Parts: sequence; structure tokens; C-alpha cells
Amino acid sequence: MAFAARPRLGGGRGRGATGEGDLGARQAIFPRRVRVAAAPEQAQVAVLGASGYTGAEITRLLALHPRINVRAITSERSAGQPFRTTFPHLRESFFKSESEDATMNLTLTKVEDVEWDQVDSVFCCLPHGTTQEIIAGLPQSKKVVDLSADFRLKDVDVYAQWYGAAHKAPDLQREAVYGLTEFKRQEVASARLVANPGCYPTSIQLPLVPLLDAGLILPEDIIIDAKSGVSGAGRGAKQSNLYCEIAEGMNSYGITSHRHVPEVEQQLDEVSKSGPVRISFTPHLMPFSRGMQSTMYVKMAAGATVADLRARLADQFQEETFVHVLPEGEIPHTRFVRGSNHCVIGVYEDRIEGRAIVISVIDNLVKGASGQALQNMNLMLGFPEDEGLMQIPMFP
Ligand SMILES: NC(=O)C1=CN([C@@H]2O[C@H](COP(=O)(O)OP(=O)(O)OC[C@H]3O[C@@H](n4cnc5c(N)ncnc54)[C@H](OP(=O)(O)O)[C@@H]3O)[C@@H](O)[C@H]2O)C=CC1
Ligand SMILES: CC(=O)N[C@@H](CCC(=O)OP(=O)(O)O)C(=O)O
Repeated sequence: MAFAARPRLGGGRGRGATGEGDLGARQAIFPRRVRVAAAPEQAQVAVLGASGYTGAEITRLLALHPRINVRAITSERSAGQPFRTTFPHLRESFFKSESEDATMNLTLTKVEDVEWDQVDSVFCCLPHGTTQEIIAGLPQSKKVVDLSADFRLKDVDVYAQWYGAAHKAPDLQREAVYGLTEFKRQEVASARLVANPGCYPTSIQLPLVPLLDAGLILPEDIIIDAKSGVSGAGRGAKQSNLYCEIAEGMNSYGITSHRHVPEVEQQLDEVSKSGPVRISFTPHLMPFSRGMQSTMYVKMAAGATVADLRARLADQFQEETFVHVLPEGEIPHTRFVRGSNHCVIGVYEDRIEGRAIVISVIDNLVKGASGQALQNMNLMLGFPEDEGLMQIPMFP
């Protein structure tokens, strides 16, 4: 057996590595170091849907990954073309292995033309609804991280209610592990199929899971006002995503009906100490290409203070590479995480007694999608969890 260590920490960051012997009670619930089967030297992956935003982002991250080689990339509409025709910022010559590993393949193909014997793992970056049958048709031996919503909901009836169709692969739906990495390392490391969380659910759950788990906030009456960059809607051209429709304005959508509501409630219910979680959730489309903020208004449990909430989160994430809790008075900005796998969280006292405001920011395409997918795949393959993911946020 080999260990997939929790993220390696850069020198001088002052956070010691966590050994098995110092796992406290909290870490026993959300372990930071997991045991996995012996890791391969190198992994060969396919990126299904590489011509979309999340597929492109995965491929960008993999360009410099020391142990993962991109062996197949797919598109329906651009099959047969070199990747740089679709994404000129991802030229073959930028890929680390291209000079060393002539087997790297950066020509787009259709999904049905992927040579599966050359691939051991798959990132599936396809629209939800199209994904179930494609994953069900893959050879059983492949490890899969699915970025769509198709395998996130555990209850088939809830899935049918929110997605408007019966699930086409219910056995796989039951098998899939929900991959909010910081809380699911053990399960992810031994999974064959990981359902990568949605971007809004990631930004919401990272702060709320520890607070509910500790009983510091009440499960009812949680109000979430969330904002996303336009890339969250994917590359498919819709009129509502055109520059003229988005620039110099903002709009809410999915009021009371957004499909991330059941996903968030399902996962928060798992840790709630005092009954089912109920959220009011309103997402907004913002005039920037990437970035996401969730502002959460919560009721504190009797006797709890804002300082308790902040201390709980700081304690939860102090050993984590990708989740950061700001000191009192500092306020997150989407620019603090742009282009990176980081999440930054702030906690504030509301002027209404007994309430607190929790803010979290992520890059929807990285921690909200492709970065977290790579974090999960690293664990599944037994590689260091942060490999290929240490990009510092871009500014300006
Ligand atoms: N964008 C985001 O911030 C996030 C997205 N997600 C989820 O990730 C998944 C991908 O999203 P995103 O990258 O934004 O989407 P895009 O619309 O940008 O890309 C979709 C990709 O899927 C391909 N595709 C479309 N239909 C089919 C089909 N029937 N068969 C095979 N391939 C197909 C497209 O190929 P082509 O058009 O070239 O034919 C394209 O490569 C979605 O399920 C989304 O909900 C999750 C978290 C965040
Ligand atoms: C701006 C925008 O439209 N965002 C998408 C969410 C993107 C995402 O996370 O969707 P998945 O659940 O499919 O992963 C939406 O609101 O539907």
C-alpha cells in the first residue's frame, strides 16, 4: 500500500504535514491522509468534452502535470481537428510531455473513436443528461471523474423531479462517490466513479459543512445569495450569454427552482446535527468570465458567536492547501482566487442579533469544476492531491 498524502505543503508555509498518529477526532470524521493501492508511475487519461470550458480547463491543468498524460480529447463538432484550432492558448508545444512522450494525443476525436485500451482514467466534461449513457458504456476498468450533475443526487426520484427525466444508469448513480474532496478523501481514493460537485454547491458546502457538523448554525432559514461568472453556463452559444446581454448588468435566475438546491440540501443533511437543512438559494449571472461568490446568511445556535464560527472554520481548514479562512475584518474578492484551485472564506457579524454572514469565493472553473476534478483524480490514482494544482491566482 502507498499513501496518498494530503496536499504537499510548500516550504515556509508553516503548516506541518499531518501524520497518521496525530489524527484528532475532527480528522477522523474528515481524514486528511488516506490509504490507497500502490500508485502507478504515470496515468493515461481521456478528457471527454475537451472542446468545452471545463474540458479545456482540465487539459490546461494537465499540460504541466508530471504524472498524467493526455491520450485522448473529444468533441462532437470539432472532431478531427487539432486542439489548438479550438483553443489556440493550448498549443501542443505548451504540454510538458509533448517533447518527451510522443504518444500524447492532442487531436480532437468523437467519444466513440477513443482508443480505450490506451487510457486508464477519464474526465467526463459533458452536459448533464448526455453523460449517463456514455459513462455506462465505458469499460469497467476505467476510473472516472464526472463533472456533470448526473451522478450527484442519490435518490432517483429526486433526480427525476429536478432534472425532468428518469435516470438511465441508476446502479452507477448508487455507486458514485460525491467528491467534495476536503470532506471525502477516503471514499474518493477508493472510488471508481466520482461525481464532482457543482460550482455553487462547492462554494456553499466548504464553509457550511463544518459549521453544521459542529452544531454552530441552525439547519433551517439559511439564505444564500450567489453570483457566477458567465463561463459557468458553458461554451454553448445562447443569446442570453452574449456580451451585449451580460455586460454592464447582472441578473438573477433559477429563483426557488435551481437544480443545485437538492444537491446542497442532500449533502448538508448528511452532517446536520438538528434536523433537515432548508436553503433559500438565488443565483446571479455576473459580467465577468470566471469567478463565483456565495454570500450565506445563517442563524447561529444558542450561545454561539461569530468568533466561534470563524475559529471552527480556521481549525477545520488550517492544514488544507486550498481552503483559507480570513481573519476578522478582511473581505474575500473573486480576484483572490482567479485561475486557482483556492477557496477563500470570511465570516461576519450581522446587525441582526443571532445571525452571521459567511462569504466564500472560488473560481467556478477550477475549484468549482476542473481543479477539484483533478484533486479527486489525483487521490484516485494515488498521486499527491495537489499535483498540477498549485497555480497562484492571477491578478489583474
Ligand atoms: N462551466 C462551469 O463552470 C461548470 C460546469 N460544470 C458541468 O461540467 C459539464 C461541462 O460543462 P462546460 O464545460 O461548461 O460545458 P460546455 O458546453 O462548455 O462543453 C460541453 C462539451 O461537451 C461536448 N458535447 C456536447 N454534447 C455532447 C454529446 N451529446 N456527446 C458528446 N459530447 C458532447 C461539447 O463538444 P462540442 O460542442 O465540441 O461538440 C463540449 O466539448 C456540464 O455538465 C456542466 O454542468 C460543473 C461545474 C462548473
Ligand atoms: C452561470 C451558470 O449558468 N451556471 C450554471 C451552473 C454551472 C454548474 O456548476 O453546473 P453543474 O451543476 O452542471 O455542474 C447554472 O446555473 O446552471
